[in-house]
Order: sequence, then C-alpha cells, then structure tokens
Amino acid sequence: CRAAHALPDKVTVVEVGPRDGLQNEKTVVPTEAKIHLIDLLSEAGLPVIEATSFVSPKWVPQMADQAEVMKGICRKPGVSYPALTPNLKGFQAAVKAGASEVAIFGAASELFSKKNINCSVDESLQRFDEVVKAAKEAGVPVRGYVSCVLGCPYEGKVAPEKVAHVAKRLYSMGCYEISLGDTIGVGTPGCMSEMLEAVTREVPVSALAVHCHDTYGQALANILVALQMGISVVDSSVAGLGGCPYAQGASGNVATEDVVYMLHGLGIQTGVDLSKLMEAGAFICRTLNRKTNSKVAQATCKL
Ligand SMILES: CC(C)(COP(=O)([O-])OP(=O)([O-])OC[C@H]1O[C@@H](n2cnc3c(N)ncnc32)[C@H](O)[C@@H]1OP(=O)([O-])[O-])[C@@H](O)C(=O)NCCC(=O)NCCSC(=O)C[C@@](C)(O)CC(=O)[O-]
Repeated sequence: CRAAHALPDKVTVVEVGPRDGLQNEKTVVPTEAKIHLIDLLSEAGLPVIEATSFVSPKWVPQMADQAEVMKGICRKPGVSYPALTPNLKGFQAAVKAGASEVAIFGAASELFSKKNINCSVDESLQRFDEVVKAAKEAGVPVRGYVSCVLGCPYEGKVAPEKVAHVAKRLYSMGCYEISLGDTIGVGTPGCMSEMLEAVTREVPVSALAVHCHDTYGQALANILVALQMGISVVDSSVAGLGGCPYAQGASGNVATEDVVYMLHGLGIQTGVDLSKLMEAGAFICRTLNRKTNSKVAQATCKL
C-alpha cells in the first residue's frame, strides 16, 4: 500500500452544480436563474464553475439553453467556466458561445457509455480525440471525466484497471486533468483507495480530481482518502444538487458547502467564502422549491 501523502495546503474546488446539479431537473429551470446561480458562485470564490453542457437537447432538455447561459454569465477574472462537450459538434457550439474550457466525458463501463452517449468506450475515445485535437488548435484546455469508477448502474462492479486504462487514454490524448466520477455514489474508502492505486500507476496524481456522488453517504470519507493519496482537486455541487439522467437512483454530488466545511476544518485553503456559498445554495433551493442536501446548510440555516 502506497504511503499516505501529507494533506495538501490548498484544494481546488470544482463547482459542478449548474451543470451536473441541474441537468436532471424535470421542470425547466429559467435561464436567468442558472445565470444568477453561476454569478453567486463566482462571487463566493469558486475558481472553477462548470456552467452547462453542449449535448443534444433531445437527450438532456434541461441544458438546451447552453449558449444563452454561456453568454449571460458575468465572467469574473481568474474564474474558469468549463462546458461539457461530447463530440465535435458540441465543441464547436461551445466555442462559438464563448467557452474557454471544455470537458469530455467517458466511462469505465461499456453499458453506461452506451446509455449516456450512445457509443462504446472505444468509439467515445475516438470522438474525444477529435475534440482534443480541435481544442489544441483553438488553444482551449480540455478536462476529461471517467464515469462509473467505483461501480456502474448497469454492470455493477468496475475493475480499477479498466478505470486506469480510460484515464490513461484521456490523459495521453491531452486532457490536462482527469476527474474520476463515482457516478452512483456506491464507493467506500477501501474501494476508492484501491482504484486510486491503479490510476496513479498510469496518470500523475497532480492531474487527478475526484467527483463523488453521495448516494450512500460515503462521499466525504472517499474524498478524505483521495486527499491523503495526494489529490488536491475536488468536484462538488452546491446544495448537493443533482444526479445523472442515465444513472437511475444516483443522488446528487457531495454538497460543496460540506466539502468546504471539511477542508477548512482541516486547515486546507479553498478561497471559498462559506457564508456566500450558502447564499448561493439558498437561492437555488428557493428557485427549485427544494430542501438543501447540504448537512452544513441544514445545520446552520435551517433550510
Ligand atoms: C452524445 C450524443 C449527442 C450522441 O447522440 P446520438 O443520438 O448518438 O447523436 P448522433 O451523432 O447520431 O446525432 C443525432 C442528432 O443529435 C444531434 N447532435 C449530435 N451531437 C450533438 C451535440 N453535441 N449537441 C446538440 N445536438 C447534437 C445531431 O445533430 C443529430 O440531430 P438531428 O439530425 O437528429 O436533428 C447524446 O448521446 C448526448 O447528448 N448525450 C449526453 C448525455 C449527457 O449529457 N449525460 C449527462 C452528462 S455525463 C454525467 O453526468 C457524468 C459526470 C460527467 O457528471 C461524471 C459522473 O458523475 O460520473
């Protein structure tokens, strides 16, 4: 077993609420509310805010206003606003709408890949290669996701070697960072550590991020394991919003408020103002007429 690293002094929190958090909402969230949420999150100090996705509106109707969202946000200097792009068509539309960073999203599970983006893992890697080449020409950085790293809703257990293989392919293609998604939140700290052991044999730990859904209440424990293994980029969603439309039963991402509370409690800097972040959480919960999934917000704001 690899020796535990010292915890990092600083962690980059990647806010995915406006995309991952909202993509599964059944009723259409007004574009102005999405834009206001993103602006509140940048005011709270989040350095990376995944704004939307340039996917097919037939597949994910909630993201159909992607171009309006990208154009409407008040871009804060130093903040990155990536958008998901599954293929060249999505990439071109994203760049046209002003995206200066994009993310491609693959999976370590064949069936999930088929259900989510309608192609096999190998086919998806060919499509992503085209996107990365076009992005390099345009000077646009690309982040890569691997879904189902700790389990798949259709295939069950996923071998760590499969995750490592897809992560390595995305990294070799030119993704500057690989985000490892526990899409259905089934992982426990032991599985997280085993999976990260396999992935860090192929991809430098400095290029990895974790993306934990909290379906089974394991997300913070899994994130702590990742930090102990040297990872210093953590994805999360304000108010714990979300779920994947192609992963039935998956609950939201770990709440950003809870991640930030834990990190600050460990003496780790994030640059995030927790009280402003909670205002952003309160805003989107009021808009969706929903209770927050953040334990920290529940404890302090009685939402
Ligand atoms: C990938 C496709 C498009 C393939 O969908 P397809 O049906 O196989 O695409 P196609 O190439 O056969 O084209 C069919 C139609 O879609 C159009 N099309 C083709 N591409 C685009 C595009 N980019 N934007 C808009 N339209 C597009 C294309 O122009 C055509 O239009 P038509 O001629 O019928 O009018 C589809 O499967 C799709 O949009 N999937 C998106 C699924 C998605 O967004 N899932 C959620 C995000 S992933 C996630 O949440 C996991 C993550 C990242 O958070 C990490 C984790 O938690 O694990």
